[in-house]
Parts: sequence; C-alpha cells; structure tokens
Amino acid sequence: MIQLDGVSLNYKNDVSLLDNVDLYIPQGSFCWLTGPSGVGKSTFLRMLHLEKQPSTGLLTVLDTPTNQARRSTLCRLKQRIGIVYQDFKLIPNLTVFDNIALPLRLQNTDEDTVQRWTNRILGWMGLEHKQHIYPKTLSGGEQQRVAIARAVIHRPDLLLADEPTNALDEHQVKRLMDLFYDLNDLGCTIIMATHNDSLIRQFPAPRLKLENRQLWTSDAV
Ligand SMILES: Nc1ncnc2c1ncn2[C@@H]1O[C@H](COP(=O)(O)OP(=O)(O)OP(=O)(O)O)[C@@H](O)[C@H]1O
Repeated sequence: MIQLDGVSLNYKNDVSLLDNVDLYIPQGSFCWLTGPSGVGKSTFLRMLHLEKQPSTGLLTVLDTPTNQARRSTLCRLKQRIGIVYQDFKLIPNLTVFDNIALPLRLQNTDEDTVQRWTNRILGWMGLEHKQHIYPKTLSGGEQQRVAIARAVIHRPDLLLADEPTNALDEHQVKRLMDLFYDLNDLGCTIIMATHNDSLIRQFPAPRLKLENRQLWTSDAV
C-alpha cells in the first residue's frame, strides 16, 4: 500500500504542490492520476519513486515508512518500483537491450534470466530489430516502448507511469493497457498520469485528481 499522512510537497523556490495531504492506496490498485498541467503530477510520481522527499509529513510506499528509512532500505524498495517518465529518460550510452535489462542487472539477476526476459519483452514490444542501437536514433514511440519495457521487466510491485501512451498508436495503446492489466492482476499497484480523457473513458478505473494542492479520489466513471 501507499499512504500519505499530512504530506506537503514543495520545491525550494516556493512552488507548493501538495498541502497536508492524507491518502491511502491499497496494494493492487489501478488508478488514473489527473489534474491540470503544471499542478505537480510528475513531481508526485517522483516522490512515490523516492526521488524527492516530502517537505513535511509521512510517506509510506509498499508498506515501508520512508522518512527515517536507511539508504539500503530505500535502495531495495526502489528496485520494487517501475517508472515510465514523461520524457522517457533512456540512458543514451546504453543500447536498447541494455536500457531494458538495467533493472534486472541492478537486482543482480543471473545473466541467463536477463537474456531470456529481455529478449521476450523485446519481442513483445516489437523491438527485436532495434536491440543493438542507441536511444537517440529511435522514434518517439519506440523510445516510449523501451521506457515501458524497462519499467515492467522486473515485475515491479508498484508501477508509476507518466503519460505512457502519448507517443503510441491506437493498437499499441490497447496492447500496453493489456500488459498493465496483466501486471495489475499479479498484484502490482499502478498509477498512471494522463491528460487524455478519452483514454480514461476507454479504460475506466478510479481516479486520483491533483488540484488546489490536494489529492481527491473518485470511483471509475
Ligand atoms: N526541479 C524543479 N524545480 C522547481 N520547480 C519545478 C521543478 N520541476 C518542476 N517544477 C515546477 O513544479 C510544478 C509542477 O510540475 P510537474 O511537472 O510536476 O507538473 P505536471 O502536473 O506533471 O505537469 P504536466 O501535466 O504539464 O506534465 C510546475 O510549476 C513546475 O514548473
């Protein structure tokens, strides 16, 4: 589960994104994260990915209180989270294969398994023929698929996805959602930020709305 107790989130330049928010998200949830542009959705996801600490309040991620946690605990916890960044953040000097394999290698997974799982997801994503090239020569949609593959390859317990369908065509969006549903069926909590109302209508799920520095929850519509 994820829990926020009285969490405020600011940038040092006085940008305030959350103000004293309480929130509980049970393990295995699937929800959309919505809200106007610039309201703080990406920053909220980065906080859940332990890249940014709350300014005040208590943050619990995957049942682990993070505020006083040791560095080693946070490192292990982070390995159980997958994230798709809005701007992909692929590593430019690693090939497509090595970008996707990275979370497994960070977990010291044996190389046979790394090869098998990475080849399987490369095939599933239709990226086998691109596996030896570097990200900068990929199209936007290909980069997004690499970013998604990297986020899910280690079967995370929490998947954070920041507008993960923007660069995909309709067929790929459907396949991606099927993949996310499969992961969710395995118990993975999924939070997906989007501005795309028709996507939400097509794939109904409860909504977390970030507005006026508060997070409001609502049922699927
Ligand atoms: N590193 C930073 N330092 C200071 N302010 C920042 C930083 N990163 C983002 N911001 C500010 O924080 C606010 C929230 O940004 P964020 O990217 O989280 O919003 P968002 O809701 O994801 O936006 P969008 O829907 O347009 O992607 C914005 O006003 C942005 O300018």
